[in-house]
Amino acid sequence: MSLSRLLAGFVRQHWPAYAAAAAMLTGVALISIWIPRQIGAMIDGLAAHTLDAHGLMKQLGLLLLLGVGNYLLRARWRMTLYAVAYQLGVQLRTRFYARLTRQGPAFYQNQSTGDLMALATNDIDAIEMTAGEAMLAGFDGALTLVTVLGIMMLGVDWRLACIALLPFPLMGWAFWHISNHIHTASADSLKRFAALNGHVQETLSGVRTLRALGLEQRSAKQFSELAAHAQKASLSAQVWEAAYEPAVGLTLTAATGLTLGLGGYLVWQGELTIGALTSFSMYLGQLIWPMFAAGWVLSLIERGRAAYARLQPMLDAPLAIADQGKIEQAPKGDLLLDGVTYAYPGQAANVHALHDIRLRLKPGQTLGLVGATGSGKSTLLRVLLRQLTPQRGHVQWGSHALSDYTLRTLRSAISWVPQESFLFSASIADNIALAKPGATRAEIEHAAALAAIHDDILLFPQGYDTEVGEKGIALSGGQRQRVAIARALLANNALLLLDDALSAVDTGTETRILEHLEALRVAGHQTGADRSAIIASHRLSAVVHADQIIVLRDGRIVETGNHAELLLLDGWYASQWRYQQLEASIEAS
Ligand SMILES: Nc1ncnc2c1ncn2[C@@H]1O[C@H](COP(=O)(O)OP(=O)(O)OP(=O)(O)O)[C@@H](O)[C@H]1O
Repeated sequence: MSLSRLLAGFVRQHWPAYAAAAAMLTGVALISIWIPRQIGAMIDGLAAHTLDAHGLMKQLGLLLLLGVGNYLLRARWRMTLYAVAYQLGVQLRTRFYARLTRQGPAFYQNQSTGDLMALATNDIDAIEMTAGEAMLAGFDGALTLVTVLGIMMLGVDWRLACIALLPFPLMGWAFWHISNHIHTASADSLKRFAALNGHVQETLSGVRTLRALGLEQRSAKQFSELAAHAQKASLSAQVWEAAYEPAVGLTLTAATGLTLGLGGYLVWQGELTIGALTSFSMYLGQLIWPMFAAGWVLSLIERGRAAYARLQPMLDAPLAIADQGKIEQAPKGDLLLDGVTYAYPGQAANVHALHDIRLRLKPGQTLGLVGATGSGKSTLLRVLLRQLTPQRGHVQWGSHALSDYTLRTLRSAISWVPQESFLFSASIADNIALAKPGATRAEIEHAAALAAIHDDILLFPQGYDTEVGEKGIALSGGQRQRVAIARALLANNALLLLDDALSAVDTGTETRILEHLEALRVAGHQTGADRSAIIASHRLSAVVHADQIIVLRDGRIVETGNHAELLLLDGWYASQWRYQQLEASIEAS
């Protein structure tokens, strides 16, 4: 969809406001053409001694009234138009945000956060201005142009009007040329601003690493380079915008010269009064605004078009994960992976993050997922979350394929604790309750106790009400992980996925959490609500009690069994187990 179609649709949707604004503008235009006529008639009346002092006062009073009316209508129609234009910004931002929240990791892998933030702010501002500022100036300018030209032609002298219009085609050519340059410069300027935004976002996210590595100066230098590029790009757009003014000035000077020449001759010949020539000159002066408006509108439109050309692909980008499933009942039954194969975009043809994965997890069972770094553990969990769609193979939960469930159903059946747990700028209690809006404080505290974080929370300044995240206190990695686990346990979903989520807690705490998980599993089984878990971990102690453990290497299952069986197998698992036991005993001594 082009920007013009977007605007046309928006205007149709909000036509009452636009119609009201147009009606007020018409009033403004009528008053504006009335005033010079009135002044011209007054001059002629004074010159012919037909206007006495009383009549003059009356005419001046009328002029004052018209001026005030003009001001009020102008203010009101601006407000009406801006109020409606801001709604376009809200609509676009809401659409953009909704799209972003539905996109999957594959989409974000190709986008920079800074660029997306710039689109949501700067670019949408530019588009919003086309629905407000540009419409305002466009309407106003066009109406003024038509009425002024009409009155010049029909109300004063058509010969003067024709001669005055002679330089205008040249101005049209200059405008076309300038607006092309403004489009290119605006596109560049928006891109540069996005790059600057991206740098700030990345620097702020990694400010500690930056400081630790002593890279502040290098980062500041990069920032000032990007800022200089952004400044240069927006200056270039401004320079081209400034070129409208001389074009308007030259055109009007030429038009005034031509009309004064012909007008003087006509007055000399007695075919035109001085009052009429004065009115004509005033009308010519009134053309300054439509000319400037045209330049202003063109530059706003070009900026809006450049911004929409950046935004539209994001709005129309296909969802990385198709949500075409229909089933809304919670999945029940075995989770089955049959020949699941997945390669990330850009991976070499013979390299797979997952290759021919086959496994079955019964309700209530726990599966351990181990393997060296990069072996595919997280990828497997992301396939189950439907963040990634396998290129080959089949995933089934209960009697349906995973893709037959709606994403909402699936995600509300799974609790996932990722490797890097994220806390929002809110209290600890609110962060835990995210998984279950409306959870009572007792439920939150119970979940925190299961995640072995309750006692830590009580030590914080305001306990559960302590603010965390960007605006609050910083939690240690282990504390963050446990808050995230509490969040997942509060949801109490059928399947719990822990992606190395105990890596930052000590082994004692890890054991306590695992015992709690086991107790939950037993309690779930007794009440007929079986809870399964998949625990991906580097530390084998996290999966010792799992019903089934699989060892991944380069995306393939290379060993499978329970802890005892894998020790007997004497493969990677057994040697890793011995190594980690030795390491633990050295640490303990
Ligand atoms: N977004 C991605 N794009 C391209 N390749 C990726 C991406 N994410 C992971 N990979 C690759 O896929 C393979 C499996 O990665 P994965 O994160 O699943 O491993 P892992 O076993 O969870 O590793 P770790 O234990 O270090 O977290 C690795 O070779 C990794 O480099």
